[in-house]
Amino acid sequence: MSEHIITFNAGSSSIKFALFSIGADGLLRRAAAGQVDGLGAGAHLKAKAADGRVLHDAELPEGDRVGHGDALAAILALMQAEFPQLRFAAIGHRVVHGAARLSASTVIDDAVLASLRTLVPLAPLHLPNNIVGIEATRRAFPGVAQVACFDTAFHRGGGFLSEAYALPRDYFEAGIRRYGFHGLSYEYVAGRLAELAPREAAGRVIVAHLGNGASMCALRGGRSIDTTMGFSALDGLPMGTRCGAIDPGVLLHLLETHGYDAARLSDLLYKESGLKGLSGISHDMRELEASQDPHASEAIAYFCACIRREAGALAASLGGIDALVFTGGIGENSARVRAAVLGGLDWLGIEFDPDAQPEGRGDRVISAPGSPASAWVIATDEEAVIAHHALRLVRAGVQGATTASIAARHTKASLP
Ligand SMILES: Nc1ncnc2c1ncn2[C@@H]1O[C@H](COP(=O)(O)OP(=O)(O)O)[C@@H](O)[C@H]1O
Ligand SMILES: CC(=O)OP(=O)(O)O
Ligand SMILES: [Mg+2]
Repeated sequence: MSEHIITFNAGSSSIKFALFSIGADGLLRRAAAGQVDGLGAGAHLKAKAADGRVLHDAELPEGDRVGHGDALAAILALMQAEFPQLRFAAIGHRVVHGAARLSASTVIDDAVLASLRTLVPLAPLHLPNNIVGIEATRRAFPGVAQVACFDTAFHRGGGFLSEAYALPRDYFEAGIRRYGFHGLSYEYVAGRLAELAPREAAGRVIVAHLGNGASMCALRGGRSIDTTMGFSALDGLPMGTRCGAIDPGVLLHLLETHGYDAARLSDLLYKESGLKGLSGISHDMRELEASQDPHASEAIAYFCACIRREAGALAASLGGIDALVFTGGIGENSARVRAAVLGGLDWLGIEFDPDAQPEGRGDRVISAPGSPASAWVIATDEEAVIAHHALRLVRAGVQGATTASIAARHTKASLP
């Protein structure tokens, strides 16, 4: 009987999942995938088998009251009903923040879970949902290895110059560092580009992960050397509801002269800003593209200008670029955003003809033939990366060793 790995990727209002079977050859094959979205406001479960058969496409009972734990239970129940032979080798979770102490994928034990709880203030939109998911699957499958795969891990190892803020050095020792996010997506894209364009992938590449959360990463030889997000998933590009880079003087001003407290500031920065705040209409790119309101087009133009500016900064970090890749829900689907970004990047050597932008889906090159630097669309697959890490860890049986090394890496210093 074959074993399976299921992966969960919990966002602020959705959970994406994928079920993989482990073949006799040891390779992972996707058996099903889907998502619950609209959590908190009419949760809807969609799932498809790998052959395209729709397994479910309906609102969950009492949809308004469905939280992340309930959604996860509904996904597991559906998978168990559809695949009665289900036997899990591991359950993999995307965990958005691992900070300094959790710097590689790991099997989750009580110590790891306790560490994650201390990190909640660093990623308030994501980590509480990640933890609820882990707790729910631990209860449902007590004997099965649970694996955490961190968004931050891919960016680790750059050293002081790439990770420090220009604060007194004690703050770095206490973990106030640039961590970077969307690492599972960048890891997937780096591997996929190496299959599609090995010469470029071995060189200087910028990846723009443009989803509800958005960031960009500079890769040299497939490794992250710079990225737009930092300590939290707020920095860099504006996003669906997050502000992106902002002068910290604005925050001091709001605290000191407008009576804001931390909770009000957090709501402003995480939930009321970005495309939603700029447009006053929606956080969702599809709705903004469909709108005739000038504030919608202004929000899109602002987003694209920020992407162009960050592309220039990352190209400077790399000393030029060989390829630029778009991924994430917006990057993969919005020809308008891609055209607005690439239309202003010819100086980087990307020759782009918006009229010739190939239609359709699938991973593809979108720059002109012979362009000195190429541009690509690659559909990201964080689930495949999670499943790969989970399988690697359970096969290696490294639970004890990984936990011990995490404990040894605990940052010891506290803030001055
Ligand atoms: N066809 C499309 N055209 C433009 N934007 C799209 C399209 N499909 C999805 N998007 C946008 O992608 C974003 C969601 O991206 P996604 O990567 O799924 O987000 P996340 O994983 O961070 O929740 C939304 O802004 C959505 O409007
Ligand atoms: C880190 C982050 O922003 O994640 P997401 O894009 O899933 O919101
Ligand atoms: Mg995402």
